[in-house]
Parts: sequence; structure tokens; C-alpha cells
Amino acid sequence: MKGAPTDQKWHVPATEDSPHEGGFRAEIDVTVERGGPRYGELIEQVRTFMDKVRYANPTPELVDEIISDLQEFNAKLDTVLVDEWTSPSGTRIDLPARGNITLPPYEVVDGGEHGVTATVEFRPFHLGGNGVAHGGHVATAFDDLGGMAAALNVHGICRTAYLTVNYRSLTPLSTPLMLRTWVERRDDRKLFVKGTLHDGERLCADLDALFIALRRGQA
Ligand SMILES: CCCCCCCCCCCCCC(=O)SCCNC(=O)CCNC(=O)[C@H](O)C(C)(C)COP(=O)(O)OP(=O)(O)OC[C@H]1O[C@@H](n2cnc3c(N)ncnc32)[C@H](O)[C@@H]1OP(=O)(O)O
Repeated sequence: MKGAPTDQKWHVPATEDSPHEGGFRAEIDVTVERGGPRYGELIEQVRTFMDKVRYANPTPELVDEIISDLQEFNAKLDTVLVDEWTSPSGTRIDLPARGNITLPPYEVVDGGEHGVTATVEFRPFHLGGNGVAHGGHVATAFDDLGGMAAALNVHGICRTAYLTVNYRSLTPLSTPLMLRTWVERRDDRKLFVKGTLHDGERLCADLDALFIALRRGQA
């Protein structure tokens, strides 16, 4: 397992022509093929680029050079743009964080109705200050993996109603951390989700969140 469990069933049927229901698709697209076999390497190169941009102090000449290289890359991608539902990003369950560059890269170790266990490693570009992770990135990891625990519990898409993160100690960068999320209580469409983030035995942060299972067709 990397970005998500592979064997889940989703209860909301997709229509034949347009499986897009409300704000989310009725059926989650899961793929291991979109973007080709090296799509994960592309995402990794983008992350590495962001790491380097975060810490580099380039000369004006190098900035000029990199801008023109990036303009070429962007022009290439302009020729293959698709909508959010058909992009590989977020659907490639064989890749860390489902190939979504905006998420801290995590790998799901175990996932199901009982909850999700994942390893997550905040990158150098996730820096908040003083060499540790930005709290917003910690919340992002909790949101996605808390949302996954809720989704796997109800076999359907859920949306965050509130998300409280308690920052208990500093969260290191470039270190494999253990993130766990689980549904502590369900009340109809309301899923009360808890979570923890550990560096070894040390608790870095914990989560208290409410996710709402979306009604069919809900925007
Ligand atoms: C195999 C592949 C796996 C892939 C896995 C994919 C994982 C992806 C994970 C991605 C994860 C990313 C996820 C994201 O980032 S989702 C993006 C961030 N979230 C949003 O933008 C949400 C914006 N808000 C809304 O859309 C609506 O307000 C929602 C949908 C949340 C509820 O509006 P809705 O009209 O539907 O319902 P309702 O208003 O009748 O409320 C229903 C019940 O809930 C209670 N309530 C509501 N709000 C709150 C609150 N703040 N505190 C306490 N209680 C609250 C409410 O009182 C009521 O209770 P009751 O009266 O019934 O008792």
C-alpha cells in the first residue's frame, strides 16, 4: 500500500455518462497508470525542486535562467492539461499521498473501516521555522488522512466540518513519522475522527475532527 488502500468498495453508484455527483465524484477514481510508470518520479523531482528553492540563495543570473527553464516546462504541461477528475494527481494509489504534490508525502501502511496508519515525512520545503514543520502542513496531513479514515468507514466521500490540531511538541522535517487516524464515534452522517502524529514514542500532535458524509449529489 502507498497512497490509499486498494480494496475498498464505495456505496454511491456512479452514473454511466457522468460519474460526477455534486462537489465530488460519486465514485473515487483509483488508478496506477495515469501519467505513466514514471509519474511518481516527476512528482518527486517537483518536491525536490521545492526543497531547493526553499533553501537556495540564487544569483540574479541563475534566477533568470531558471525562470526561462520553468516557462518551457509550463508550456509543455499546457499542452496536456485536463480537469481535476482525470488528472493522475490524487488518484495514483500506488504513489505516496496518491501522487498529490500539495500533500506531505505519506505511505499508507494499513487502512480500512477501523482507521488508517501511515508513515509521513515532512520535506525540507515544509519548513515553518527553526528547522521544524509548519503547523499548517501538519494540519494538511491530518485533514487528508482523517478524511480517508472517515471515507473508509462509510465507504463514501466525507468533508471536513472542523479540524482541531493540538501541537504537543515540535514536528521534525526529513524524518519518517507515524500518523494514525480513526473514527471514534459515528452519529448518522457525522464522523468524529481522532488522530495522532508520533516521532518514535514522542507525540508531536493530535487531532480532533468532524467529517460529514456527503449526501448523494451534494455540492
Ligand atoms: C481508495 C481510495 C481512497 C481515497 C480516500 C480519499 C480520501 C480523501 C480525503 C480528503 C479529505 C479532505 C477533506 C477536505 O478538506 S473537505 C474541504 C474543507 N471543508 C469544507 O470546505 C466544508 C465546508 N462546509 C460544508 O460543505 C458543509 O458545512 C458541510 C458539508 C460540512 C455540512 O453541511 P451539510 O449541509 O452536509 O450538513 P448540515 O449542515 O446539515 O450538518 C450535518 C450535521 O453536522 C453538524 N455540523 C456541521 N458542521 C459542523 C461543525 N462545524 N461543528 C459541529 N457540528 C457541525 C450539524 O449541526 C448537523 O448535525 P445534526 O443537526 O444532524 O445533529
